[in-house]
Amino acid sequence: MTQPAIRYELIKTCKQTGARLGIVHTPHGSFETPTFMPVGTQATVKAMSPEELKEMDAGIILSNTYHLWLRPGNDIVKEAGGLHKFMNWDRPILTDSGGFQVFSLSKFRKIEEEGVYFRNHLNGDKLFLSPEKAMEIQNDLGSDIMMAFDECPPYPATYDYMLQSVDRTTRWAKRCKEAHARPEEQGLFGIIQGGEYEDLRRRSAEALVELDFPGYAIGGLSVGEPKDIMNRVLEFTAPLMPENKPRYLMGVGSPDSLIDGAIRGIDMFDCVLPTRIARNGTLMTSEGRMVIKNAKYARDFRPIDENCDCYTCKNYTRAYVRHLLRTEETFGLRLTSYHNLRFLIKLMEDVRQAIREDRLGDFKEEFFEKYGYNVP
Ligand SMILES: O=c1[nH]cnc2cc3nc(NCCN4CCOCC4)[nH]c3cc12
Ligand SMILES: [Zn+2]
Repeated sequence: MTQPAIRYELIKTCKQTGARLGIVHTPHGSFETPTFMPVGTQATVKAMSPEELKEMDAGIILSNTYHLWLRPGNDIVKEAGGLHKFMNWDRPILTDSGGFQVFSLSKFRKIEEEGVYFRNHLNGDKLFLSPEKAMEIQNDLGSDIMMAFDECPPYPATYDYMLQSVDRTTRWAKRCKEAHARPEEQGLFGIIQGGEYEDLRRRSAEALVELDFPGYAIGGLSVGEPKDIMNRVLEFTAPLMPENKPRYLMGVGSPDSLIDGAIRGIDMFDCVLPTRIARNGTLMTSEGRMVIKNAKYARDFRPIDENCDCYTCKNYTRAYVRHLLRTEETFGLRLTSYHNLRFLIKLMEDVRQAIREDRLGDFKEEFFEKYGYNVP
């Protein structure tokens, strides 16, 4: 029996919450969980070098099937020796399947049983993506963790629409598994759908668990629903996911959601938020969000965050970063991106330590109090 590409090791569960400390083992190394995964959609985490990502302790990064299929083309990445070689990143890579991008980027789209017909968001050309095509692209990219091709339904969606969508996503997941060329080298995660409907989340989870994937994601969230709906869905969906496999919440990346997700048993998170808001000068700090272009920082020669250990905070001041952002200097984007990513990676380190000490509930209260979220 060949070793599966992905193995989850549960280290301990927090006595105060449902959080768990774990390690995910992959062909390109292991990473501790709960973890935040920086997003490198087009084979680069925008403005960051692989050396800087290692320096800030990024354990795993994301890249995107849909975007790399369009540019430069999965054939070119394959000829380069795969995504790890192409982007000079030798740690784990997870690729999303492209389903979400079809629904979020393409206006015209037609969902059929065999797949989705839509338009290239760059030039309007007609395109078709299917479970088999999504698996072929991810096989060429050579990611350590591939995501099954699914439908991320619009929010809100009717119960009837959601029921049809869940069952089609399950059929597509089965086709992905059948098209999976190298299961000993690449893991394939199923994506649980079902919206806010508890019975449909159960229906989706049970059908996917039956297909025995090495890991599972919760999809269909962070699509505009209120945070209390997300938390409620997590509360009844996480326990349906196998305890001995990684649980990945897709598209979630604000500090409060990461902590609330970990408390409910989530192990992996990703979001473009930290790097996207960094590029317009919004910084995550231990005292809350900071809009660095604000005039009040013009003569403020303190670090962005006195409690941050990152390259930006150790070497530059608020006044300098503000100046770079206002003059649209590229170096400014690098400094703000570096800080926001390190902030979330460090937050996950602190969450893991709180789990070791069985005090993640207390940690949440302390963090929310300082960050300015009103703890409910
Ligand atoms: O069901 C899903 N299936 C496959 N991929 C996904 C990716 C997803 N990403 C989000 N949310 C991302 C929301 N971002 C917040 C920050 O600004 C950009 C969008 N929700 C997602 C759901 C799915
Ligand atoms: Zn910093």
